[in-house]
This record gives sequence, C-alpha cells and structure tokens, in this order.
Amino acid sequence: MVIDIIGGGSLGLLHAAMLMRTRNSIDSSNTKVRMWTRTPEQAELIRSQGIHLEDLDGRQAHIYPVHAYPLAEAGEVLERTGMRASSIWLFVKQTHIDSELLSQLEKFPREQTASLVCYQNGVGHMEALSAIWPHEQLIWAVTTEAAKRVNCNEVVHTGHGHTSIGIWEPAGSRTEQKELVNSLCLSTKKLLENAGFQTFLSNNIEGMVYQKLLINVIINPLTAVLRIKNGQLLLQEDRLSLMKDLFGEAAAVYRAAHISIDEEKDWERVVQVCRMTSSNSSSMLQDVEAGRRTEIEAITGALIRMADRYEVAVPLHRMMYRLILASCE
Ligand SMILES: NC(=O)C1=CN([C@@H]2O[C@H](COP(=O)(O)OP(=O)(O)OC[C@H]3O[C@@H](n4cnc5c(N)ncnc54)[C@H](OP(=O)(O)O)[C@@H]3O)[C@@H](O)[C@H]2O)C=CC1
Ligand SMILES: CC(C)(CO)C(=O)C(=O)O
Repeated sequence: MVIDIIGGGSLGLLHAAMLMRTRNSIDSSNTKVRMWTRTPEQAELIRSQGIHLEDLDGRQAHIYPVHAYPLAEAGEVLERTGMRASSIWLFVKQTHIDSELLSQLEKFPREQTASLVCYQNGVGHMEALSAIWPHEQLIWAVTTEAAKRVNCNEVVHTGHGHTSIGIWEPAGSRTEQKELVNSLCLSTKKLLENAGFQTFLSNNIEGMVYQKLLINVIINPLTAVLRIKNGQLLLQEDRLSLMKDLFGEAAAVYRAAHISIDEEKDWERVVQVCRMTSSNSSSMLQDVEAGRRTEIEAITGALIRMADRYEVAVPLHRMMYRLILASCE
C-alpha cells in the first residue's frame, strides 16, 4: 500500500518520517510513502537528502530514500509509475485550501475508494473538500501531536498527544457504504499505530473537532501574541487567568450552541495539552514568526461567528482575533 502525504510542513514531515521509519525497521508489510510538496525545490531536497527527524527524546533519525515530488506534477508522476493513490493524507493549513489545491486534489490519480485523511485544525475545510471528494471517504483526523519544521527536510517531534479519526457526515447526509468506511478508518488507525501514534476511532468525530477547537482558540492565539511556547502559558498567573477567561467565553458559546462541554474535563484537557506539548511553538506562533497567514479565521473566527449566531458576548476572543490580524505582515 502507498500512503500519499500532501504538504511537507511540520506535521507532514513528522508523519512521513515516522511512517517511513516503521517501514525501514519493523514493518514487513508493503507500505510505501510518497511526499507531495508545493515547491519543486523542497521535493528535490527531500529526494536527494531524505528527512531528518529528531524525536521526543532528542534521538536523531535519518530517513532515506524518500520519494518526493511537487504536487502539481502528480498526474505525470503517477502515470509514469502506474501507481494510483489509495490513501492520501492532507497536511496543509486551512489557509492553503484554495481553488487551485482543490482542483489538484480532484485530479490526483486515485482508486475509486481512495480516502483523504484531513489533519487541519479549526473548522470549514471539510465542507470545501466535500465538493471534490465523496464525503464517506473523507476521514477527519484530530490530533494533539506537535511538531516543528526546522528547515525543508528537518523536523522535531515536539509533543506527544493522541489522534482521533472518524468519518465526516455532513448534516442531513447518510453514510451508505458502512463497510468501506469502517475498513478505511481501521486501516488508517493501524498505519498510525504502527508508526507510533496513539490513535482512537471515534464515532463522534465532530465532537472531537469541537473539543480540539476549544484547545486551539485558547493556546494558538495566546502563544502567538505572547510569542511563547505552549508550556510557558502555565508558568505565570496572568497567563493562566487569560486562558481561563478565554475558556469561559468559549464555554458559553458551546452551551448556547448545544455543543457538548464538560467544563472541568475540558479545562483540564487544555492544561494537559500545554504540558504534553510544552516545548512546542503552536502552529499559529510558527506562522506569525514566519510572516505567514494564520488559521485565525478557521479557529477564533469560527468561534466568533458561532457567538454571533447565538448572541453570546466574546470580547476577549474578538480582541485575540484582532491582535493576530494586526501582528501579521
Ligand atoms: N504543527 C503542529 O504541531 C500541529 C498542527 N496542526 C494542524 O495541522 C495542519 C498542518 O499544520 P503544520 O504542519 O504545522 O503546517 P505547516 O505550515 O508547517 O505546513 C503546511 C505545508 O503545506 C504545504 N502546502 C501549502 N500549499 C500546498 C500545495 N498547494 N501543495 C502542496 N503542499 C502545500 C506548505 O508548503 P510551503 O512550506 O512550501 O509553503 C507547508 O509545507 C494545520 O491545520 C495545523 O493547524 C494540528 C496539530 C498540531
Ligand atoms: C496541539 C497544538 C496546540 C500543539 O501546539 C496544536 O494543535 C497547534 O499547534 O496547532
């Protein structure tokens, strides 16, 4: 089986390296990994030098060889090798999902039953992706693993978490092909577990998405504005009190929108993720530092839109939203 990884950023490089490392050591199955990057330069670098992975204990691994190509050349490359895709894992940001990427994904040579595993934080992307992919084959992956790309072929695993996967069912739709869906989810879980990622199957994946959103609306903008690592949020009373206030506003929105929330457990989860990913720079901080567009629209923006719909006041989240917009070039 071939796994096609789209996006050679922090999480994409981490997953490619961990999947390949498994294959090179214990996995006797025939799993192969192909990487698809935005630029030909990154693909060339990965092909010629492989990927360097620093794991959580500081151990280094050099993964070589790695098949890597620019996504724009997928049609040509796959026609030449005669291998169509069956499991595509998408590691781009919400901000990268534009009409060009959607069209490249739609044209990606693949089996009829191919799944698209989507790792994005925030909400909104599944609706966009369902326009070009059968929703029963769209797998939602919600992860608290953390990674930081240090250059185009080097990545550090900065935090251990867990990954929940499940099928996206848009409101009012029904999943017809239950057997196919189950086997796609099970095979994805097995691949992740073999690679060392703690993974759960969820039949309430939307609930997990909102649980994760609650974590991201607090950690991401705060770390990006304060320019600190996740663990540093817990080291000072003023930061903790800001986190609690942001949590309180978000909880009020969830209650108004009838999204399940357990205030004690969900708050503990936010603190736990800060601890488990303490040395990570959140993905939003990585964007702000690199002068890239952030995912604020899909994270805090989504919460604010929900708050507007249910007429709940969220002044602090509005301020975080404005501060992030103001801190980007
Ligand atoms: N980093 C983390 O610890 C975590 C991240 N997440 C979420 O996972 C998702 C990915 O995050 P992360 O890995 O940090 O993001 P990065 O910004 O590090 O990586 C995104 C990658 O996508 C590539 N890309 C963009 N457009 C295309 C395209 N058209 N074709 C091919 N590749 C493309 C970018 O290429 P280029 O570099 O050339 O621009 C970049 O390498 C986000 O939604 C994030 O919120 C979730 C949990 C933790
Ligand atoms: C889990 C966490 C908070 C790790 O930093 C993340 O989701 C992110 O950075 O976007």
